[in-house]
Amino acid sequence: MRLSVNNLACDRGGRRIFEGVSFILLSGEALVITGRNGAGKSSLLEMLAGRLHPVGGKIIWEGAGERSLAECLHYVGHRDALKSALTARENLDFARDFLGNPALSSAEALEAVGLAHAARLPVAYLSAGQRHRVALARLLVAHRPLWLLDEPTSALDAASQEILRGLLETHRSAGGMIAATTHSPLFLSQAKELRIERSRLRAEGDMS
Ligand SMILES: Nc1ncnc2c1ncn2[C@@H]1O[C@H](COP(=O)(O)OP(=O)(O)OP(=O)(O)O)[C@@H](O)[C@H]1O
Repeated sequence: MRLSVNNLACDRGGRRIFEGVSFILLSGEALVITGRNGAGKSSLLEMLAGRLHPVGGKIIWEGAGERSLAECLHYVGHRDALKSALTARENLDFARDFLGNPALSSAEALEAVGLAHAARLPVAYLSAGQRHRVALARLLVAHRPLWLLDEPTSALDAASQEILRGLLETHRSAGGMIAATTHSPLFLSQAKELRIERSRLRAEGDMS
């Protein structure tokens, strides 16, 4: 599979946020998107997720047969999109049914993010980091090749960051693709980096 982004431009609130963003992401690759606050990192992910329309440029998705880009991605944004009144497990059961292509069971996914003990608690009772881990567990209940992650380490302690890193590397080694925004190193092996600067963009080499 191949995601090609050519010369993308983004306007928000009538202002040009970025332009000239280009990169290619292949199966097994990770792209780390960096840049200062307000540079447009989340906006770029929202465009890839189909939530925001580019004002210029193209997003081309190839190699997935009949499946559209939207059908092939998971998006985990700043809002965790969890239902507070439901338990962690119920939230994952819902996602698993809704997304199709089932992968791990909800119980297995919660165990993978170290939250087996919290499966029966309403999400409203969980800490910020625990909620975020439930949101990340959604990645594991349905097979989708492209993971779009907006600051995936936010609110995670060191042990949870290490668990996340393992999940990301496992996904890549199975041919999955990752595009993640971050303000702190993700320590992914041989990741590509895209640094967004307002209307001035610099693509750098590999980052480890
Ligand atoms: N709904 C909106 N309407 C108008 N402007 C917006 C909207 N959402 C975001 N913006 C603006 O777009 C710019 C880019 O925001 P974005 O959230 O993409 O930046 P970011 O690089 O992810 O920032 P951060 O590092 O702080 O998360 C900011 O100047 C922001 O104020």
